[in-house]
Amino acid sequence: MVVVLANPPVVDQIPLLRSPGPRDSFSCVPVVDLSGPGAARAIVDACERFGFFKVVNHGVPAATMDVAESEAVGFFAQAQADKDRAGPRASYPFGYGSKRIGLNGDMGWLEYLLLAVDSASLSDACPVPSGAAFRSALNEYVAAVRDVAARVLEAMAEGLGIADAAALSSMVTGAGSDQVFRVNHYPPCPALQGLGCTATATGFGEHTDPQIISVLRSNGTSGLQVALRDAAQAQQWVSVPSDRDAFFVNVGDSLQVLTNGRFESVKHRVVTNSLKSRVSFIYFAGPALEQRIAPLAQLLAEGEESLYREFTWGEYKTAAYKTRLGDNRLAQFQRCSI
Ligand SMILES: C=C1C[C@]23C[C@@]1(O)CC[C@H]2[C@@]12CC[C@H](O)[C@@](C)(C(=O)O1)[C@H]2[C@@H]3C(=O)O
Ligand SMILES: O=C(O)CCC(=O)C(=O)O
Ligand SMILES: [Fe+2]
Repeated sequence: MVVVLANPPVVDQIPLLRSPGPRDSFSCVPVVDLSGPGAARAIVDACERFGFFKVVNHGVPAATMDVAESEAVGFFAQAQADKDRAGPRASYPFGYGSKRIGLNGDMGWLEYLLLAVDSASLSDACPVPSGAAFRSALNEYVAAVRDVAARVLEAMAEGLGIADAAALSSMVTGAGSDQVFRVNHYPPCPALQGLGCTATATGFGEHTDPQIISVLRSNGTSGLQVALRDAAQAQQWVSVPSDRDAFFVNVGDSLQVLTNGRFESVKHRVVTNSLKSRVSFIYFAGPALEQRIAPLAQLLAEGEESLYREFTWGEYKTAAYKTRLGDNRLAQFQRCSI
């Protein structure tokens, strides 16, 4: 829902949104105790219902998250010219970015670091962040969150009744797996000041994540919203209450295909407000570029056919990165009969 305002220059290309009222809070977001006996079942249930859940009891020390967060706050507090020097180079797409998301004209009220991950740490080819303390804090965080992603996918495979417990997790931990890490900073939006506490601007526009799963952690500032479907399939945006001690997991497009639509990738977005900064870390767990993305045989009932034509993660990624953020990226891979 776009509210037309007197064209403030700083946000002239960033849509302003009506904020959802308090009744639109996703207060019953499914919570998975990752160390508990019911994790496998709870994950599958949450993925079937919402494509989204919160993970607690994950074993990642609070200090790992806190140190990474305070280093990130320090990075973004630098002078603009210093941050711009960390921007992407022509030959290398990763680094610092501000307001522009991707290459196809999407804008948001945020700044970010988009970083490549090799195995369990930031890729050596990734020149930013260059500060040793920040880099080592992020490396510690990435190793921990990668482990959480693998444990979530192992429990998911168990819950789905797949005999090979590593069928999903090995896709995102195996050689050549394609991991991306993103640090987002949503500063308070000055153009919203004086417009009332419900006024918000688009921080990160609505989209689904293309990978298998994404694992998100933020500071205590809310802003993440997910689209839920009611019984009549009508879409409703709800705010996810922030929880700096938990991780949130999104089902991505690739997992939708691997489960032949049993799980659907969750549409989500971030809105910013006029008062508080949001800092988030998102680990995008993808497979190797040559990995075939097709429904797992164990998940197909007898005679059930794939809803999608075959593709590799590399093909999907290339196609996805040509789309706008809000596009339905899977549509071009859906079989015509549906
Ligand atoms: C507009 C875009 C940004 C994005 C690449 C894309 O063309 C479409 C997918 C976008 C997305 C969403 C999830 C992740 O934040 C991301 C890193 C990804 O893998 O796909 C971003 C891409 C990006 O920021 O470059
Ligand atoms: O910053 C957030 O909380 C979520 C951002 C997001 O969805 C993304 O980077 O893909
Ligand atoms: Fe996302």
